[in-house]
Amino acid sequence: MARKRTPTKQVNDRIQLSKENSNKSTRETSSNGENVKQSKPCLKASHLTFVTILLTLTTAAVCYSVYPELTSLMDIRRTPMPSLRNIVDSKKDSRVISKRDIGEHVISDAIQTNRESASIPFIDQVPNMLEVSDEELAKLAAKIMQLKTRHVAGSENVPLSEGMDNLNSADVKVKRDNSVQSESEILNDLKSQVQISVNDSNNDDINQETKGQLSNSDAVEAILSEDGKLWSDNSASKSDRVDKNASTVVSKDENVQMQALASSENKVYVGHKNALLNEEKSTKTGPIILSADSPHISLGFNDIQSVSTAERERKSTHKKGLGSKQTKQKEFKIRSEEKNSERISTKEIVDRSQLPNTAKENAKKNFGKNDKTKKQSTDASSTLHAGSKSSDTDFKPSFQRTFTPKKTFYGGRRIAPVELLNQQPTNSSVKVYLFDDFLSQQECEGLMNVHNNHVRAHTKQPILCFDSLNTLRKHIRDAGKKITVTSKVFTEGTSCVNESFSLQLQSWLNSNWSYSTAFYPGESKFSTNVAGRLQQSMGLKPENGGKFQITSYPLGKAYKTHTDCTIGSVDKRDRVISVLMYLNDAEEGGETKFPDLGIWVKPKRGRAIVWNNMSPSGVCEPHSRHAASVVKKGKKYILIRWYYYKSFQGLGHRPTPPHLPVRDDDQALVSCDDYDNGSCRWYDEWTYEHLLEYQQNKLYLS
Ligand SMILES: O=C(O)CCC(=O)C(=O)O
Ligand SMILES: [Fe+2]
Repeated sequence: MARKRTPTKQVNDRIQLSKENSNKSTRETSSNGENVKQSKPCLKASHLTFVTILLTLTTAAVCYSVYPELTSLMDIRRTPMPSLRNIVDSKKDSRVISKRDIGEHVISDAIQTNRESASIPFIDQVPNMLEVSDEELAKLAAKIMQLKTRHVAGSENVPLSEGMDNLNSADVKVKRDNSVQSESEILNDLKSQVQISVNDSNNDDINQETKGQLSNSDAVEAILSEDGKLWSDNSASKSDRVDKNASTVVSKDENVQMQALASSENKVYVGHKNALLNEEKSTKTGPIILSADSPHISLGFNDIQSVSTAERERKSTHKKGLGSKQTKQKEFKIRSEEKNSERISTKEIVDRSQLPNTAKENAKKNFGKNDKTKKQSTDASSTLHAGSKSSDTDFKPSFQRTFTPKKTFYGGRRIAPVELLNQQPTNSSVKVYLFDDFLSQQECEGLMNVHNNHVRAHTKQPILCFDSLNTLRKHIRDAGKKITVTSKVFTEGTSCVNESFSLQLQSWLNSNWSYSTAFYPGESKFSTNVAGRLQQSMGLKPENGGKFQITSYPLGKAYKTHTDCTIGSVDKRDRVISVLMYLNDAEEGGETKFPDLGIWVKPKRGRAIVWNNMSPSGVCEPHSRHAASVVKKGKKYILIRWYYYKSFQGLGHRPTPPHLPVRDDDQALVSCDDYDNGSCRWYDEWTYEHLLEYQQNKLYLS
């Protein structure tokens, strides 16, 4: 009998951006006011004292009302950073802080604290040096000024000292010569940023989606004036900011989607081309100001968090859920994420997209039949597929055999790769890169919601599957039960036990497993969008990417040390490259560890890591092995995508484990492996059939 599943716990461990404090300036003023009253009884004691105090307070009050900026200076004086304080003090008239100012500050701070290099938190064995680039300095300038101006205006509760403290904690290797560049060079710096194409994809769909995302951004923080100064502009409403008389389009490149233009008020706007040039659109969406828009301005690994970012983030557009439409699954084969017990010769690779309809139908019908049948069917149709022959020469440069990390801008965020250096020398080709802020807070929360909804929607008793009889026995033994099981407990022709035994096992095994749900390329706006971003920043071809898998790990769960490819295999359907994106900060534990490389990465919301599992010649690299360590506090959510050496669809099925039984729409399965931690994982994901069906019927799900 079907049994209602207990709904998965609501996510409660999302990162909280620093809460905005109440306005310090206001508090300070009112406290001064109280002091005036309290000091009255003392007036009799000394006229002189009275006059002095009164004069001082009156002057302060007048100064405050006439020059509200003074209140921010009061705050500045409380900060423990003399060098930056001096900079700000010296600039109090102009309300502009230049790159040079910040450069000087960063340098003097580094000199004072005798620092030239950074240790990277969480990966502290990695002696990775980071440099403050021109644009980072420019962003810092904008950021400081933004904090300052907001503080002055009193319209936002951003305590200036908070920004300062964050700056103070930045660990950097200072690029000294940057500090002496003239302020006017900021303009050039930002112009050169503008030249960065936000989308160089040839794929029209992806361009479309990326445009949509960009023009929806309403992030505007600072404005760069033509004389090379950065201005924080919190007075104008966003819709006021695009000037239809704007004249200068900075980028000359027709293909560049991000453009900047100088408005008649002598300000430079940076944003999506359409948003800037089309008045109607722009008033709706507002431009993106690239210079100071990053929600997290990264200086090394110490983020300066914009405390206003949390407010700006809008409701998730993913709330309805990706892949919310469930297609009937008559026969289900798990797409192996863990062990692949059988390998299919690459001769069998069939590019189903190139098959005539009837052949497609047959391929679909034959899917799930026994291997013999399938082999015959695929062999028969493989003559239709030009690329079905397998040899090492298949690993041509035009295929996805490596990745190219590069800096890019997306949705106003700067997404820049940092190579994580191996600590142990290995003779492997494996490289790991890290990108912070790859996903926005909104996307992360949307994906976690989608995942939780998927899990919750599967109310029927899941079917439990094991990679072998011995694994099943081990699980029973570990649960302290003394029963003997034989292969008869498996549903015939499958690796799964029946529903009633599944229910029994579930109670024994405590059902505290990790959960995986998946969606496919093109299945949602998000998948198309993020595929484009992965292409821009990592050089990963969208069509070579497989499913997007979201996994949550509850407290105490981990994932065994494994490779994403199969060691010893040269199967071209293996996973060449993995991209792992963290959707939240696991409060404690949950690090991804590469034991052979001496690298471990702490989960952080929006962070992505990418690495190659296979060598460029197509051999699975044992040194790519990695593990998820135990979640010690909170819960961990990730999104993972694997890339294959050529079109995912063209590769056909990856090798599959033994067949799985028919499942109902609302029935998940739990797949248990033989390993130490977190050995069972719940899956409700779509299958390769869904992808075919989706592509054939053009099902767009959101
Ligand atoms: O959760 C992690 O940190 C690693 C996950 C992983 O390696 C996988 O799912 O293949
Ligand atoms: Fe993995």
